[in-house]
Amino acid sequence: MSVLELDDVSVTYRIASGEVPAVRGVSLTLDSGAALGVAGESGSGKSTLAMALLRLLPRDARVDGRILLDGEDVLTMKWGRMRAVRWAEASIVFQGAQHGLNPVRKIGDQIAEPLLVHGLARPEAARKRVAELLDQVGLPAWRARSYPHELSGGQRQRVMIAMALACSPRLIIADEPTTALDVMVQAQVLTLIKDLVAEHGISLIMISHDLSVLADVCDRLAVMYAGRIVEQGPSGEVFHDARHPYSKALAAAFPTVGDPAARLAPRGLGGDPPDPMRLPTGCSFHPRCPVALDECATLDVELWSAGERRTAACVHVRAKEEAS
Ligand SMILES: Nc1ncnc2c1ncn2[C@@H]1O[C@H](COP(=O)(O)OP(=O)(O)OP(=O)(O)O)[C@@H](O)[C@H]1O
Repeated sequence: MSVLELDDVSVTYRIASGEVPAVRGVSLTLDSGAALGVAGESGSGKSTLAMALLRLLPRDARVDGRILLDGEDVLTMKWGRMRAVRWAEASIVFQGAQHGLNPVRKIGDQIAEPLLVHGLARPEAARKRVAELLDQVGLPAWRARSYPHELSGGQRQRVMIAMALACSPRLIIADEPTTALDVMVQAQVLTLIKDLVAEHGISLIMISHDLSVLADVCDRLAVMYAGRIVEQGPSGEVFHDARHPYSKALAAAFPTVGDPAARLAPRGLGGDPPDPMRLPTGCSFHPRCPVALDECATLDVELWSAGERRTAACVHVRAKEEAS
């Protein structure tokens, strides 16, 4: 049974100079209790996609397609229902926890808020639940009385995870949850997320530019380039034996979890990701692709089967599969 199903989802921002196609025709399925990693360089549309899932995008963003959360279409939900779904059924942990917490409110009050707002607990029960949640994320109960500035970056990210867990949602969306942390703390927070989702049977969508981090935590990976998924499949296979040249470059950029020597730009790839308002013709990746053929400049290959529950959008994959 799937918790989340995306069918041909596109997000377009309307700005003064025109339209920005940030996400283009994304389809994917997240099975109950499974963890899906969404990878890609900055600007590939990962955060836009994450925000679209809970309708958190600004008003100038238009979302097309279908986003089914437990079979219910998020895009056509009434606002009251949408508000009820947030936190209680699905919650988001954003990157850079310092921006997600209110600096003038105590940690405990902030963790309790979703419980109180959703009427899931009275103040006394919420206080007990806060202590339980702090314990689950590895923080002592007395931290409930601290303010965000009294905590380290890693501790603040733990608080954000506690908030996301508070209402026992079925789905957590973690957008670059460890990017702002140093390598040691990053590994601890990743282990925490991995253990908590497994223990509570929560489904997870984790977003990162670091394929090794995602491969470590998630069962499946989806690689995005210029707003599209260019490869999807089981984590180990995509990470160790990528079929799309872009995924190969991403995997080579981050050979091990949180490698401090790894660079942000995928190794061996020149240039930058394209401006979504000026996408190249054909395959969007062809100007940077080390194995591009002439036809890639005109032919926009759809996702092609690349094995069991694997797809990749590349003429080479298509040629190989056609030959076999
Ligand atoms: N509010 C907005 N208005 C117009 N364009 C936007 C807006 N937000 C994002 N974009 C554009 O949409 C594209 C996708 O951005 P998005 O932030 O989703 O990518 P990302 O992969 O999450 O990158 P990062 O890792 O840097 O957050 C980019 O070209 C970005 O400039």
